[in-house]
Amino acid sequence: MNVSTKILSAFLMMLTLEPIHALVLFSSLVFIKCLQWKNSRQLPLPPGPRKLPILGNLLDIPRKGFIWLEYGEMCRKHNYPPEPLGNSIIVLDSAQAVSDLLEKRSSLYSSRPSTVMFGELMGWGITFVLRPYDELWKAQRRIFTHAIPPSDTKRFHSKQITATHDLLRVLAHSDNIMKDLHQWAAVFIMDVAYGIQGKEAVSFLKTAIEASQSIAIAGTPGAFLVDHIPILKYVPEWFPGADFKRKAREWNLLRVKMTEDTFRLTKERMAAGTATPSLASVALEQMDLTKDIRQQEELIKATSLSAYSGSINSPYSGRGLGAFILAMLMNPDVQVEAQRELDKVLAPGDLPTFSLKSDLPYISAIVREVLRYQPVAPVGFPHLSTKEDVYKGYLIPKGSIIMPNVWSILHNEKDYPDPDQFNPSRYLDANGKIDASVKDPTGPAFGFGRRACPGKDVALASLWIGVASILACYSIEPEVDQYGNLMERKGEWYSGPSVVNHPLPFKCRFISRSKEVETSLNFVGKFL
Ligand code: HEM
Repeated sequence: MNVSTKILSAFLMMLTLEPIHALVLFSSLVFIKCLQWKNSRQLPLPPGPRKLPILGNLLDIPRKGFIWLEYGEMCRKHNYPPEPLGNSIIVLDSAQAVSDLLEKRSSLYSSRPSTVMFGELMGWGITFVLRPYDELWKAQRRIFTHAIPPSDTKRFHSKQITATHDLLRVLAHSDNIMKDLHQWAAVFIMDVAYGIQGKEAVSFLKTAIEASQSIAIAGTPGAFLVDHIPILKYVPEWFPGADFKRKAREWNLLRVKMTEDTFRLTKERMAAGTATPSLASVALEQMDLTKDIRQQEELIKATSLSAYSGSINSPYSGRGLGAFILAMLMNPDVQVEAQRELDKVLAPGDLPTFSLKSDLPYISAIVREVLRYQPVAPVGFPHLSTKEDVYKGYLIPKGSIIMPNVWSILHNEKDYPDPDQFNPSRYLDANGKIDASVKDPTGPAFGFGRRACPGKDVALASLWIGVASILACYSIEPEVDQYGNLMERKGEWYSGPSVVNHPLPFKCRFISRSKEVETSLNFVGKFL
């Protein structure tokens, strides 16, 4: 209820009182409300760059380079403990501020900013990743967690093992690791979301990958002026400078194709009795037949698309594994240590299984360090405040965009000494077991409060089995030049502008560690 509705309802209540009592009560209420309103207006806004008339802080939004570093730098420059920056975009640069606002006050901070380009013009606003904190968001999130319950982590284990063995075959002959990982992961997620596998999944790939690229571009804050000046959405496509309208139309077509073709195939498979379990098929089976079927199907369609799009652009899109492979190339000692641990528990020719997890703490530590060292979503996903709030004496206006600077949280010296070193041992105690006193970076890496990633368990399990299996099967070595000399170990990171962090294409060799594994997976690898 806003101030005017509260005053109106108090006024209606007062119609039942004596006129003089009603007048006193009414005046007191108005007085108190005015006082509260004045007080909150008198509070300072969070520190940040000076705002320009009309444009506000539009020109301060980092548009190139690693935006998480830029935001962190701006927060340090404005030098204040809660680390908010500006008032239309508030950057939370510490774990404390994120926990205080996005978690403890999550009822106020669980919405999403509406993006005209991405949400409206490209049509992605139907997915719950982007929905405001409303009934449709709740309904889709419920469908997701019923179909993929966090308590039932084993549901996708067999799909994850099969997909990982496929990946091992792909890596044996890959000459473009990042591209192959991206495609392989898109196929796997299609299986989880729709139960579409193998060659059939590959036939959907082109659309899915193009759509994921458009998401990465349009999802970057400040990428399109229309997000800041929404009236521009009415500009016709032919108008000079309105190229964004053409892009939006083409990108929207990709979304429609991606949504409809996949969902139709799952339904056909179910009708023929050949569907394998997936988010879409389980949710369709769980429908309440006494309620509106069409409406429920539309919700399931949007939920499956959310899962697909939420993950295809995430680390799981192969970027997490890409970051891992690059980290192994750059840190051969870590690789050797991990292989020592694997060789202790695996017989020759065996590949890891989930049942070995408690025997492989160093592998679990590598997964944590990959997600910390180069988080894939270094500025998280933006949240939106739905009510005016006060934090540490600052006013946080309703409608502020809240950006958690995950990078700063996961690179702070206090929790992670020497944060720019890739060092999985930081998570282990003196006995080589996971040390519970070291902060688990998978919390911040997967988001906060009510919007935290619902695919976290699927993603973590997939990363774990991927890391364990790749290291069991291969040594990751530098490329050799035409004269047979080892090339320099090197890798670079995409410098944006983007909210997604990933390595640029890099070269390495996957050297097979075991003839027995090759035979069991039926591929011929490269040996030194
Ligand atoms: C390593 C892999 C992944 C990482 C690091 C990751 C990270 C994230 C992050 C940071 C968010 C935003 C949370 C927030 O707003 O605070 C998110 C949201 C989401 N993720 Fe993931 N994700 C991963 C994999 C997946 C997978 C495999 C799926 C689906 C099976 C998935 C589905 C989603 C969905 C649907 C949302 C939107 C939640 C909402 O807005 O309520 N993610 N993820």
